[in-house]
Amino acid sequence: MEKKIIIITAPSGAGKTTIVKKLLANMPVLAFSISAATRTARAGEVNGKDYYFMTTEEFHAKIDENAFAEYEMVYAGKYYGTLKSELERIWADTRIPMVDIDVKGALSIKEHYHDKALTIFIQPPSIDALRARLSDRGTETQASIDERLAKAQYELSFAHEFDKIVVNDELERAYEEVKTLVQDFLNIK
Ligand SMILES: Nc1nc2c(ncn2[C@@H]2O[C@H](COP(=O)(O)OP(=O)(O)O)[C@@H](O)[C@H]2O)c(=O)[nH]1
Ligand SMILES: Nc1ncnc2c1ncn2[C@@H]1O[C@H](COP(=O)(O)OP(=O)(O)O)[C@@H](O)[C@H]1O
Repeated sequence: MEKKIIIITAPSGAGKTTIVKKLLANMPVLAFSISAATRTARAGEVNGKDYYFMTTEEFHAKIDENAFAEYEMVYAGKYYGTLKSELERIWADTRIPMVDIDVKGALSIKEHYHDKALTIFIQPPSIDALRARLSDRGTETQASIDERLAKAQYELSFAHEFDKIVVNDELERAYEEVKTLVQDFLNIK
């Protein structure tokens, strides 16, 4: 099977995780690409399922081994990265990696995989909606919300660099749009 890859990116709080979880539940050919990260786990998150949680030292060792397809320092000094071994694990299982990463990481993967990769940018209807979603999610402190909103302004200016932009206004509509894009890219129904 061809080694394709689906990349979903968005400013934090736009609804990327929600849409990705729905896709994974409904399209068995897709497998979530578990990233390595040095942030602490949130309540309910499981090591080896949501992320491979690592210390900064462990992460640095992986960088030195050239183990990452891409990595970035995304927030508050925390590293996140896509392990090459994770993509290979999923392809070996004859499935397609679904990669949920930040805007810079998505652009570097696209540069590497070109037309083997479909990149979708999930756009929030407005910055006010983004603020409300981050606040309602209840996972972030005010400082963390402010940091994410400041970064969102910058990330939104890169939206046009991706293959497709989907506005996440109404969840069900946005999900259907993303699903159709993925099915078309993979030539499946
Ligand atoms: N570059 C890169 N970004 C990642 C990776 N994994 C996750 N991210 C991004 O890191 C950011 C923070 O993720 P997280 O801490 O889970 O917060 P959330 O997006 O607010 O739920 C999000 O934009 C993720 O898409 C990765 O492997 N590489
Ligand atoms: N279309 C939508 N309308 C309203 N709330 C939404 C919508 N999509 C997602 N949300 C909510 O917004 C919050 C952020 O979504 P999440 O998927 O965690 O974003 P991200 O992964 O991009 O940071 C969550 O509480 C989620 O339930």
